[in-house]
Amino acid sequence: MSTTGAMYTSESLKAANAQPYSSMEGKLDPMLLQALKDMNFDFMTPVQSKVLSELPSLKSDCLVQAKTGTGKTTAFLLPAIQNALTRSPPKGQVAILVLSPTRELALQIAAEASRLISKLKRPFEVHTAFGGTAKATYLNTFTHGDPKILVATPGRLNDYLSEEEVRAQFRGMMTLVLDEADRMLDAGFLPDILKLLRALPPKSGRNGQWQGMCFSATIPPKMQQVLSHVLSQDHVSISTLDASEPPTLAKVPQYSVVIPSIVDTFTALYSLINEEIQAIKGESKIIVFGTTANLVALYAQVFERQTNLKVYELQSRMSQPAGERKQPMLSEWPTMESCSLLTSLVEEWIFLMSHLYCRSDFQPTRTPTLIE
Ligand SMILES: Nc1ncnc2c1ncn2[C@@H]1O[C@H](COP(=O)(O)OP(=O)(O)OP(=O)(O)O)[C@@H](O)[C@H]1O
Repeated sequence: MSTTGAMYTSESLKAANAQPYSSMEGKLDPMLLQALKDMNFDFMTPVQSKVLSELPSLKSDCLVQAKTGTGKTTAFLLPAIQNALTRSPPKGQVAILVLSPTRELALQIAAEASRLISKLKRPFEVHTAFGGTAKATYLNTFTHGDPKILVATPGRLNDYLSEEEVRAQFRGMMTLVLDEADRMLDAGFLPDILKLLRALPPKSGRNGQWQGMCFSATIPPKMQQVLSHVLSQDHVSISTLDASEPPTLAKVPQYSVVIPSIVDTFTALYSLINEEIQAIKGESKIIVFGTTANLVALYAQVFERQTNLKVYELQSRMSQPAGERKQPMLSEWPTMESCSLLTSLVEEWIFLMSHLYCRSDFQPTRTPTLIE
């Protein structure tokens, strides 16, 4: 689960006078309420409460601004599952499609969905589709199964949708969720999302209108291109962001250093890292982002050979599939002692952020950019 944002427990929600899930009797299936009880979800987090009470119907479209770690997965899964329970499409057809920016988030969402449906008399099959896995094996399970819920990253879903018989499995789609939509756009998925929206049934088609739900921490202008295909004109807009909370940018000291010649990059970076370590005095975890996988590989080698810093490398051209190396590293990160991580994989930084003491970008040929 998330390592950033607020962490909720039943006790903290009760103390905050949160709305109890028992108040959803009659609106949510008793078996869903039972599953929530077993998960110790007795009270709603703010985003769950707003979605469940402010939507005119659990089938309504919504645009929800919420940060990661606020319980938004449950907030979109509950209406979507309840909706699918009322008129589930025929065997083999997808009822709920969730798009996620990363494989890690897709796995979390699928796990949460499995817990929520665990008490249903006939639990739905939950499938995942993301890159870095054997497409043929997953696709075979998908086409021969009854994938009522599919959690997918946009690139791999487009691979699936290139096949006519797979496209047919989405004809009865009832809900489409875009989770962390801004991160999907940041990761360059806009063309993929627009392409897959063209392959999916139109918003209002022969099988009626599917429900569109979009969850995002920010709503950048380019997102409108996607929202106009996913949300109806009368969708509900919900925000759980605290307007008085300063943006991340205001909380992070930032500076740039101009290095006159590319040959000085290593020494400059090394002395910057050392300065930070001295300044922090104690445990330090430093993430260095590089622009390309090759550059990161080169610097990781130089750092390993020429310094006594503990260095971890994370980039997409590693000899082993990146995922295999990434997973243990990501789970060890919170408890690791002082170390530096060199990476070109920007999508991971959100997972590591809560344990980060210093971040450094080295981009010898580019103008400096700031964290937003
Ligand atoms: N109603 C609830 N009662 C108690 N705990 C909850 C509730 N909803 C969520 N949580 C817990 O809060 C934490 C954050 O939830 P979760 O990770 O689902 O949030 P999220 O916004 O979906 O984050 P992510 O973007 O990482 O998926 C988890 O530990 C989850 O178990």
